[in-house]
Amino acid sequence: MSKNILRTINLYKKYSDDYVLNNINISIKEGDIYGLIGLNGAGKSSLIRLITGLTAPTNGSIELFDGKSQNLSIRKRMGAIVESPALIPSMTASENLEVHRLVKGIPGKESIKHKLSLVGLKDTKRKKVKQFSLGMKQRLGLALALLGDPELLILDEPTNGLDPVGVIEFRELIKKLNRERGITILISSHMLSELSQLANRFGILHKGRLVEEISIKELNEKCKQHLLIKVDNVNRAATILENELKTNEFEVKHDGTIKLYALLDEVRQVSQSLTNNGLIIEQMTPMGKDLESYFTSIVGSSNNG
Ligand SMILES: Nc1ncnc2c1ncn2[C@@H]1O[C@H](COP(=O)(O)OP(=O)(O)OP(=O)(O)O)[C@@H](O)[C@H]1O
Repeated sequence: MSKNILRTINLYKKYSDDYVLNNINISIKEGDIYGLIGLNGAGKSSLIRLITGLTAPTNGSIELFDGKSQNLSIRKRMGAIVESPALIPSMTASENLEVHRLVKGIPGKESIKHKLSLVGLKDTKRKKVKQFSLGMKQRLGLALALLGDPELLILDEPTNGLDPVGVIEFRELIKKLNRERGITILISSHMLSELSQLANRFGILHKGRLVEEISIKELNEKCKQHLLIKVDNVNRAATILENELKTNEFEVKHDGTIKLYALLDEVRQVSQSLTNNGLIIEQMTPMGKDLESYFTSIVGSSNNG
């Protein structure tokens, strides 16, 4: 079992009289790309600010790197882009990195070239940051966050404002950092569909509460199009699906229902075969959603909570 890189325990944050985070318990495992999803105002940035130590929790605690310590040295093992990265427009990419390195007291000037190359900015040479596109600025922000060789990288809505190509490039870069350098990543967004192409686990926040923590496998399972079938004899139905309808693309669930992933356009044929064989159909419902509708249904159903 992989170790926890980050765990929040009964975390609360209150501003004035309002709780913006309510009893948040999330866990991020080593090697995860963890997607934090929520509508505007859900509390994503507030949670990230607590994790990065920019603000303190009203209640609860945060465990980092499988330990309870929250001192400064442990936070050196994380890098973050929270809000827009603080870039100096009149300087080049490598000058920006050098200033940041000195301010943070990170040793090793030679690592700057390497970080620029890692984020695909090594050819920008004398070009000043004020001439950079938004995508290039985000890459430079990433290089800043990577300077201390973090084990955990935290990115708050990093693709905001990027064009579609920029979003894809940024996503590929994040995947590469995770895959090749083993960096664990926490990334927030208000779009589940966007993060679903990147993250392996998700925390869905709504109105300051964690409404669901789910893996990509579970998510795909929930969203996969299928026909939910309930009959009076499930074993017989399975035999009919195999022998008469010639499909084995179905699962018999513990609750006695069948999830049929094939023949979705042949509902009438399926029901006829089952009834012709004397079965009573109690339910036959098309199920499955695209990710964004799933997200809407989750946050919609907790709207009154
Ligand atoms: N410093 C603060 N003082 C008072 N209220 C705050 C403060 N920071 C955040 N909030 C409130 O906390 C709630 C959650 O905001 P937060 O920025 O964490 O959400 P978010 O999910 O990151 O949204 P967005 O995607 O719009 O940034 C909002 O109602 C916001 O007004």
